Amino acid sequence: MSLMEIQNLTKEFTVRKSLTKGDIVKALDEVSLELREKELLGIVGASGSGKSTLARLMVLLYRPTSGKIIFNNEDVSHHKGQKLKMYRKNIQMVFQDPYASLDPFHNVEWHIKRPLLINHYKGNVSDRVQELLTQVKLDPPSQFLDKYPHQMSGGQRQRVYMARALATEPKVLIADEPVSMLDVSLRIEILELLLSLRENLGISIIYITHDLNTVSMITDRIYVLNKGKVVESGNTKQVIENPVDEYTRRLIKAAPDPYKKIEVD
Ligand SMILES: Nc1ncnc2c1ncn2[C@@H]1O[C@H](COP(=O)(O)OP(=O)(O)OP(=O)(O)O)[C@@H](O)[C@H]1O
Repeated sequence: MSLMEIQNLTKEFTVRKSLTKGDIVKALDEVSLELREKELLGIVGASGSGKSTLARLMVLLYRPTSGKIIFNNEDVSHHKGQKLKMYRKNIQMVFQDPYASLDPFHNVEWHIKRPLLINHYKGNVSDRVQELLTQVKLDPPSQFLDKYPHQMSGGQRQRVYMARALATEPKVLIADEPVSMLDVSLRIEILELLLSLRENLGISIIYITHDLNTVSMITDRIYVLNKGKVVESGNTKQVIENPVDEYTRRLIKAAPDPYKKIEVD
């Protein structure tokens, strides 16, 4: 079943050259895609292909120039006020650099409690904080509650940020390059966490990356973006094993195989 549908989404930015002159940059050009329930969907493309613009449109940090975002059969593209607030509870985003998104002056407990208090959580807040930390495998939670961002590893900070995103019980989690700043060993752990969140919470996850290796490890379907357009989409395994589009072939060729031994003369 389709949970979200992006229909012919276009986003233009005006880059000002002077007070009167400006160039139009088309970051997204008539992009259409579907996100199904409990799906792990990959969005892949090189730098500048429009991935982050698409993510920001989906959480309505940007508004489309044209096209629609349909969530649960409702056009949410122009939601404002209370409707926007309700929509954002359902669709949360985690970014590449959790360090920049966490407040250095506050501990883990504060970060997780905040969305619960803002959204008037009805149950026991402390219990819920513990539950969220367990969901992201920061176990036992008591060891992390008092920690400040600088006292944790990059992987642990990313987990805290994910726990915070999960606090509103979203139906969709958008992860924009969530592992590109982490060491290889930590990357696998965070990718496994995404798989377990889908399994345990039944949420849909959009994994955005330029890295075809990691996308092939966890996603069911992918969309390949090039210069703001979808150039190829389908079952991840099929697309990677049998790419039709030339750009996809180039991306696959450019992705280093993490299991391949480096030959030295
Ligand atoms: N706020 C903005 N103002 C002007 N141009 C923008 C803006 N945001 C993005 N762009 C342009 O839109 C295009 C797509 O950018 P976007 O950041 O979405 O790509 P990306 O695939 O996420 O790249 P990266 O992986 O480097 O973040 C680029 O040409 C970029 O310069």
